[in-house]
Amino acid sequence: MTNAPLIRLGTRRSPLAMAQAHETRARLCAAHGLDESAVELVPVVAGGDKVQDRPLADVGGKALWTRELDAWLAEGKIDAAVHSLKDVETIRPDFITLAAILPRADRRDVLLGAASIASIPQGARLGTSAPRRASQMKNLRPDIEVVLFRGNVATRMAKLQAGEADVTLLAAAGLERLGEAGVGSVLDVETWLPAPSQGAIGIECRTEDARTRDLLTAIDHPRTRAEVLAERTLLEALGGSCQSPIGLLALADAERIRLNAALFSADGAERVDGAVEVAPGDAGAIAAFAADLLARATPGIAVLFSGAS
Ligand SMILES: NCc1[nH]cc(CCC(=O)O)c1CC(=O)O
Repeated sequence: MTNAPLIRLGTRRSPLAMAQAHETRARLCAAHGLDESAVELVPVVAGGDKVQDRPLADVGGKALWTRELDAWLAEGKIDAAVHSLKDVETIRPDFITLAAILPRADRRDVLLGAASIASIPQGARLGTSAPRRASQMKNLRPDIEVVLFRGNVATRMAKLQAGEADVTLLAAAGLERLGEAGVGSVLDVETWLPAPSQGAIGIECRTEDARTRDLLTAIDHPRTRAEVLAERTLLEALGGSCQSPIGLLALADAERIRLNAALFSADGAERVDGAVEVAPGDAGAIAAFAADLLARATPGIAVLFSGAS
């Protein structure tokens, strides 16, 4: 007779999502002294995976990456769901709790196809579908043309190889998790801001499911949680989403969290920068920082950020 698994972990099916699910399983097994068979991986097809030919911002409807996993959680088909937190909306249903955030991987972006932003040839084509990457590049290099690049990490690398663009940008964390660490040029956070939550894996469960929550609490990483929650609180206070042209970086030590932010207009011509230091959990200070950024926003930026509603 086989034993029922202790916990069923829902995940998307992409190679990156599966790698993140395997990392989660390994951490759960190590924390609780479990055999691999105690943690069952349950792959689910997410809505965003079905659309490959349009920018996600145009597909409409929110929760492109979370809807299916949320439904499976609600129906009890899985006990927990593993996500790239970068792709998860800041406002989540009450029945769901973000029970664990794993230690953050490299949060920086990697440039493929050129050694640095300065050395990209004049008028080159950047393949990306991320408004943050497109607008930040146009801000630094107005001569560069942006072409639509969708699909998973391997697809985008293949499109670059095939010459559909001259350069592309990918998350170092994703490349690392896929065994591709070392390709391209890592962009320093002083010159290039990553996305809110980039490099962080979050595991959600049903709020009422105390047993699963306890299992997950053991693999939570408090410093990553402090940084990621600060970034997500700021994103929410700005009325932004994972499709907003915003670069964000929180760095936490034991007492303080330093936040750097840059907001862009869609064409990259406008930019507002800000930095602040807050105490962990001080949502009021983050809201004040958001209000300051919005007060300084030029028209092309203001139109993209609605502020907290
Ligand atoms: N938008 C897709 C996505 N979501 C999370 C990652 C990478 C892993 C991470 O940031 O945690 C990626 C790929 C990329 O942006 O290159």
